[in-house]
Amino acid sequence: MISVAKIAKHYGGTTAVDDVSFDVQPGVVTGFLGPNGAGKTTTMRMILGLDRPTSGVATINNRSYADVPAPMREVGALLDAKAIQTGRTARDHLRWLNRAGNLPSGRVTEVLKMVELSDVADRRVAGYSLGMFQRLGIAAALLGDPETLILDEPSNGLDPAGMRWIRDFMKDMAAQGRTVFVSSHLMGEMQQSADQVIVINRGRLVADVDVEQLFTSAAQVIVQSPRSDELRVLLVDHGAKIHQTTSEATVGNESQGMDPAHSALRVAGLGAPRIGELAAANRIPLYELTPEQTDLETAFLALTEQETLGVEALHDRGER
Ligand SMILES: Nc1ncnc2c1ncn2[C@@H]1O[C@H](COP(=O)(O)OP(=O)(O)OP(=O)(O)O)[C@@H](O)[C@H]1O
Repeated sequence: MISVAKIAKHYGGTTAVDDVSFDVQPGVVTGFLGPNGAGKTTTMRMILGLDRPTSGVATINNRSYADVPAPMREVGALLDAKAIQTGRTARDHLRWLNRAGNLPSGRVTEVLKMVELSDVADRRVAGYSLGMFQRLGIAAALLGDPETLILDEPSNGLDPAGMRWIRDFMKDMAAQGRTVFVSSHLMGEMQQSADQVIVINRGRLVADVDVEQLFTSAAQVIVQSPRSDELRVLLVDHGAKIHQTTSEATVGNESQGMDPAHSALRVAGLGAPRIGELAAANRIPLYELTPEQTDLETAFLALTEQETLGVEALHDRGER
């Protein structure tokens, strides 16, 4: 488990990370989401002992990284995949790291196979694509067969096949009971890979949520009834939030004798079955009861009901 407690980092007048606390549990993929410059890399560097916090503490399995006796066996990290000597082959690069970590010699062949680089392992990495660099970085992180993986934007700049490979790889690692902590500025990517998501913006923690719960709590249901005013009162009494009435969903309702301005409700906080039961128990007819599909961004906005969190930047699918 990774624990971050009231951690902060100031660079002169710049506050990169501001009093952030969270835990990252084993067995699940935890996404670390935030727009560019939010403080993700700085937080990861502090966890890895590469930057000293201005205040607060970060630990991995209850020890600070500096106190971990065999770091490569406990923690594997990918920070900057391209920060390697490009004149070397992938195999030589991994052998060198393997020796530095005092790890068993057969491990290099094993990790090359795991990241599917065996066929190109004896080529100089200068000719590698970004995706190959990322895989090599992951191979290096895996050398010590660590319990904890910390990956900074491993999908950045990858094509869809490369992104899928990383996603499957992370899920696999988590299914083996490891702690997987991965940063991204792409909400869509996190939606597909993370079980838990920690959101940071301008150095501050914005949310720490279970992705499934987030979707459940943000799920909305479109409800149409000829007695929508009564239904609205009933649902609000039972804890629903009526986000807005939609006139566009009511096109054509005039012919059914409904007032188009008031007949459709967008209901949050109650599922479709419960809404149906309540309406039936109160003899209110329903003309529509449709659960809406939502994406992570919408769910997140519904949760926070704030729009000043830089989520537009998070939605940017472009490369940094
Ligand atoms: N060594 C440094 N010196 C001064 N400022 C820094 C340093 N490292 C980071 N910062 C600043 O701290 C803030 C957070 O940067 P950080 O790289 O942690 O963000 P990030 O979320 O990882 O963003 P990105 O996705 O762009 O890497 C930024 O304003 C950045 O300019």
